[in-house]
Amino acid sequence: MAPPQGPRAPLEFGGPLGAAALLLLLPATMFHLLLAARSGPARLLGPPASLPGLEALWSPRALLLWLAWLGLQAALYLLPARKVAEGQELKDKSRLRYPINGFQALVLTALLVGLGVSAGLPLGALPEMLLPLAFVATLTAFIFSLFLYMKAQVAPVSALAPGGNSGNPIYDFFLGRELNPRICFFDFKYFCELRPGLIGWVLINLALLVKEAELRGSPSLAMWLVNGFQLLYVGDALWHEEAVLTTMDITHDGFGFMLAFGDIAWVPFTYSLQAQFLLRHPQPLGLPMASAICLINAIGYYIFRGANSQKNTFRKNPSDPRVAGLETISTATGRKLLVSGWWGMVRHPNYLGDLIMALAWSLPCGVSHLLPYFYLLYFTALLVHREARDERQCLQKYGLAWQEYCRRVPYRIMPYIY
Ligand SMILES: NC(=O)C1=CN([C@@H]2O[C@H](COP(=O)(O)OP(=O)(O)OC[C@H]3O[C@@H](n4cnc5c(N)ncnc54)[C@H](OP(=O)(O)O)[C@@H]3O)[C@@H](O)[C@H]2O)C=CC1
Ligand SMILES: CC(C)=CCC[C@@H](C)[C@H]1CC=C2C3=C(CC[C@@]21C)[C@@]1(C)CC[C@H](O)C(C)(C)[C@@H]1CC3
Repeated sequence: MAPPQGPRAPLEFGGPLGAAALLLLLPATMFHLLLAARSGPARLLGPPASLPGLEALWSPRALLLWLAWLGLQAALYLLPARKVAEGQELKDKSRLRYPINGFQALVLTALLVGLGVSAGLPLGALPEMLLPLAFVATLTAFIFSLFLYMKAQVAPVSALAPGGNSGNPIYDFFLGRELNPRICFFDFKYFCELRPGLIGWVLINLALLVKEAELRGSPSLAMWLVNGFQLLYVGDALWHEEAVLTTMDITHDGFGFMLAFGDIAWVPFTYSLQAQFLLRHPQPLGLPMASAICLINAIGYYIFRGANSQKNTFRKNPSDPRVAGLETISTATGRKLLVSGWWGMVRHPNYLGDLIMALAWSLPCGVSHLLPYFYLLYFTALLVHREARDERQCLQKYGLAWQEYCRRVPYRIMPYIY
């Protein structure tokens, strides 16, 4: 079976060596952040105050809880959906079908957690279990990625991703070989991208808020803001679930360790870092500052949602009255590119909005520590790298039309800066 990517195709993420380094570095960074957030000095750089023994990492209770969580989210995924959407056209000209019931899963999870808490479920005990939970999530990601790697051995060539099939096992294990691994209607990548990790993230945030209320009588304003902003972000992602079908993760990247670990471990345990930090390092926050931070988040959200919705509306139906008046460039593929509206301001206005929101999530944590700004730093690096990958793919797809777009819209993410 010939690999769809020739041996001389450019490898991403520094090739096999880079992939091997990331296999170790990503989990190590996640545990470093978890330990730093609970330590007094809360240092982002430098070694953690103390290293945990295996007994702090391994807990059968955490394993059971984690498996129950995955099982619950899988069951909610399988419930009847209000809509079934079609994905992008695949190499063999077929389209996969996806249930649109993510927001329903969020609401049902909230109801179940509410019922559990009123029946005596100790939600405030969850923050103490973050370390063993992150450990089992990491183990699950490794085992699951191994399963995905094996499953791809028997997949038809047309089901393989454009990257992730170099022939080097470490590189392919990391990037992922199969584009849309499924068993019947259950799509593993689509499920993982939006359910256990994203909903788990807001549940961890909520548990940290509850724990803070137990410790100090009531949650702090900073904790409310972080919870509110991130709940808006997750609620928005699930409300606009269909839009994820056009992201590069679904249409281009294979499903391997990078996305499996990213979705189920990295997102819930590192994206909740600000709330973890606030639990152990309370920060005073006055109303004027809180209002300014809310304004920053609102501006970021406005740009993020406006840009994403404009592109999705345009891709679904270019004659939709909301986008029909926008200027476009025709490409040889028959698809057009927007050159006015949000997409005429910079080439990735949605990244700009996302980054502004990331800043608003860190500001409630004050400026005494660098740790709560980790997300902003990591996210800037991720989006700059992602933007470069997307540019390469668009240049390949659209050729001269893409060059014309770059000439007319010269800035990538930040007007006049980058
Ligand atoms: N919180 C997090 O950790 C992360 C969040 N994100 C967010 O996810 C969202 C999706 O990001 P991502 O999938 O990277 O990329 P985009 O949603 O920006 O999609 C890029 C694609 O859009 C199309 N496109 C580009 N320019 C134009 C144009 N001018 N007119 C019309 N179509 C255009 C091209 O695809 P085509 O032409 O084929 O349609 C291109 O490949 C973003 O808001 C991002 O911020 C992303 C990563 C991580
Ligand atoms: C460092 C590391 C482990 C990298 C893996 C990256 C993943 C964590 C991210 C890749 C793309 C993502 C997206 C979202 C979450 C993070 C990951 C999985 C996303 C679901 C967040 C909510 C947004 O509204 C979104 C749906 C647009 C977004 C899609 C991409």
